[in-house]
Amino acid sequence: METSKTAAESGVSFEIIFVGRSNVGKSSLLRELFGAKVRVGKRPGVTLRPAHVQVSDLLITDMPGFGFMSGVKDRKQDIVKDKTVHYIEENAERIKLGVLVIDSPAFPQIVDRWDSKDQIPIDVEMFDFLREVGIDTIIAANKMDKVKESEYGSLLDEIAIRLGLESPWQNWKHIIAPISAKKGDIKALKGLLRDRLHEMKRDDLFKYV
Ligand SMILES: Nc1nc2c(ncn2[C@@H]2O[C@H](COP(=O)(O)OP(=O)(O)OP(=O)(O)O)[C@@H](O)[C@H]2O)c(=O)[nH]1
Ligand SMILES: [Mg+2]
Repeated sequence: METSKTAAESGVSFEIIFVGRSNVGKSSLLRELFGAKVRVGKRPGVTLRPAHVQVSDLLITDMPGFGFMSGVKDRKQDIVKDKTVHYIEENAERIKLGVLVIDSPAFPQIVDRWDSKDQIPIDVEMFDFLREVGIDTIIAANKMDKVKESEYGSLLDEIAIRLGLESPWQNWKHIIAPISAKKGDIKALKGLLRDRLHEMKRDDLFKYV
């Protein structure tokens, strides 16, 4: 007799997780990338539990946003962060790739605000954590449509520096993908995802990405 399994469990051999602060555009990006029917909202905190999309044996996971959520108390935000860390630890073996999505124009200020309080910003903490547990992590520098062309390079340098990557940002093009999920301009990220899939000898998945 067949036992019924959830979509998230049947025939999954590897996983890509999308993490990031609330409202950075994770769900919008997933919709652009995979046509995933994930919820997108104007109000931060729309995704409250991991949402999964499966293509072939690849599981794509939209993690709840951490950081600010409207109508959600501070303690709840810590719970979201702890749950995310647990999820990553528990599934570390099959999570081959992480995509940390950031709101590019807002990122430098957010990091500096935390630094001035001697705290590590959650984004930076998450980037370090993913890499510590051995998960190759790409930065999806989203909302670049809000940035003037003349400020594009200097903003990306500022972002790189705050992630502990020395400027110029161009040295990190295998890690940083400037994109706009809203405008559908996500080719830099698609390119990096395909590079990683190719390295894993999974060119067969190019048709989905
Ligand atoms: N200008 C601009 N806005 C964007 C972009 N991507 C997403 N947004 C907007 O940002 C808001 C949040 O998008 P979501 O995709 O719901 O963000 P999220 O990261 O999934 O949010 P949570 O589920 O709360 O974690 C929406 O109003 C989107 O339209 C982008 O590239 N540029
Ligand atoms: Mg979401």
